Amino acid sequence: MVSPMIAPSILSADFARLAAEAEAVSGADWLHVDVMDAHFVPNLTLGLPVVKSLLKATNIPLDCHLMIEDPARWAPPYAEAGAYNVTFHAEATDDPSAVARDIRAAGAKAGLSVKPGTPIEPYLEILRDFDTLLVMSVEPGFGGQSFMSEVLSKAKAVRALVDSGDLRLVVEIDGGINSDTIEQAAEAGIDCFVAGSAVYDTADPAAAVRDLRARAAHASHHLS
Ligand SMILES: O=C(CO)[C@H](O)[C@H](O)COP(=O)(O)O
Repeated sequence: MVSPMIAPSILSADFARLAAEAEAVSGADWLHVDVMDAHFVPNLTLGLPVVKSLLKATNIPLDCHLMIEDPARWAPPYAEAGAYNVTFHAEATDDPSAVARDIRAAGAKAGLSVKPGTPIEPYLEILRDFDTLLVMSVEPGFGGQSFMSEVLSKAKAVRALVDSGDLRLVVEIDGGINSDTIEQAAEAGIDCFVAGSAVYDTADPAAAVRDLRARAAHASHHLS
């Protein structure tokens, strides 16, 4: 396993101060950017122009999570712009591998995300086309929801494949991650933890990142 990575979600940040909010978590591994189109999910956030501005404002690799319809059309431009990781939803396309190919060809890592109710089994064969699997542990659309521990069985199944050497990818989780829930996610074999409210709804976001990473490392340590 890689050492635990923390990706603060700017969904919980102040959108009028994004450069400062990124700077506040400069010790984070990735900055998680939730792109929502008000169609795939019932919320609207930001798009490519804001991502391009963020790329100029921070050196933290951008982990763009596209909760949008038609990722075949909209995902590659995020890679071309310079996002580190471009993740889209399995439920939003009939051909996830083709979208992953285009993202990689445009220079980014490709991520596949699954909603809580989406089984992982139909996608196990194509995971080798991806660099990241993002397991949603809340219904996508809003921050501040409660962690759904039942999704951890998906993470465990994929972790087993990675540990057996059959697959090489980062297993990421998003939704309801905080100091109470991160340890059970780490024990399930998660590599990268997205946290929005647990980082930005605190007085000291940098300390929150350090605390979450330490808790995940402590729990992962018991696995090895
Ligand atoms: O993708 C998301 C919601 O769809 C967010 O990244 C996620 O909800 C983070 O917020 P929190 O950590 O507060 O649950």
